[in-house]
Amino acid sequence: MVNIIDGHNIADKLNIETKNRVDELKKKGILPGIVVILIGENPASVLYTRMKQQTAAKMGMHSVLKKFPEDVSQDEVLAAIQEYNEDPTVNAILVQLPLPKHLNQTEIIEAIDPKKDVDGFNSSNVGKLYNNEKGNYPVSCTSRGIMTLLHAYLDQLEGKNVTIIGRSILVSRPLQSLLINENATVTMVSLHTDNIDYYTKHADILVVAAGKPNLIKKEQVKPGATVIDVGINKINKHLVGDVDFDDVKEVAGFITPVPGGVGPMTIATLMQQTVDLTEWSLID
Ligand SMILES: Nc1nc2c(c(=O)[nH]1)N[C@@H](CN(C=O)c1ccc(C(=O)N[C@@H](CCC(=O)O)C(=O)O)cc1)CN2
Repeated sequence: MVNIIDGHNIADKLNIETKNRVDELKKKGILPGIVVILIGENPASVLYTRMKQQTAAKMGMHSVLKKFPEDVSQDEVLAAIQEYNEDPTVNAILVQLPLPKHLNQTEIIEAIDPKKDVDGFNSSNVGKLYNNEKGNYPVSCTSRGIMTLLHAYLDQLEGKNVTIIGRSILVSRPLQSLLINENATVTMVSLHTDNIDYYTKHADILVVAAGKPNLIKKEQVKPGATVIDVGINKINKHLVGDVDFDDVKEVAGFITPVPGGVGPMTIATLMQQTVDLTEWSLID
């Protein structure tokens, strides 16, 4: 009997904890602040930034949406980031991805003060995660959100065979580090991998972040495995993941739906990490 991993439920619980932390900070006269930078009008990015604004408002945080037109220059974006780096009312800065093609994503991410880099994409924070450094630093919100889901449903990750399909800096690579740091055995594969089924069938935990709708079928999954679907694909106005949910749920032990699985954890973790950055700024 399959267990559906309920991302909304875990995200709601996390949001309650985060809201309580915001309330405690407010009692001390401290208001966590987040700036989301949106460039252009990509409909998915517009939706996600709106969801971020709404959740931050529910948390009672100070939240700013800074919009730029599609043809904004690199220098204008860098100048805005510099301004927010120096603004004491801002604890967290996020640049919504993907960016228009003419912009240099690496330079923009590197311009964010690592202590305000709420996405954890800045190389200084990526390096700390890679090196399994102890201490306080942000990590990719989706990856940390997946770890929260796994911890909520599984007893332990140590010794588990994990296969991740995908190589992105947003999710797959930071997730690989988070899992290795918890003593899981992680295999990274991609759509270029020969005999990909060999790796998927040996996985106790299969994470699919390939960006290909309904890629994974039940024949490719080990019976009883935990399947985490990171894909969000729009087909005929419907959202589907990278996993054929109805097919794979017949063999999986645990599985995330799309929508309602990993997605809600990204924003709940963003709120959690905004409060983390605010608290860390008081002690560092
Ligand atoms: N700077 C960043 N850019 C992007 C990130 C990121 O973490 N940082 N991740 C994604 C998009 N994303 C957040 O930005 C995001 C994606 C999906 C969801 C979500 O809740 N999805 C719902 C469905 C929503 C819908 O389309 O109706 C779900 O899966 O249930 C939240 C955030 C790329 N860019």
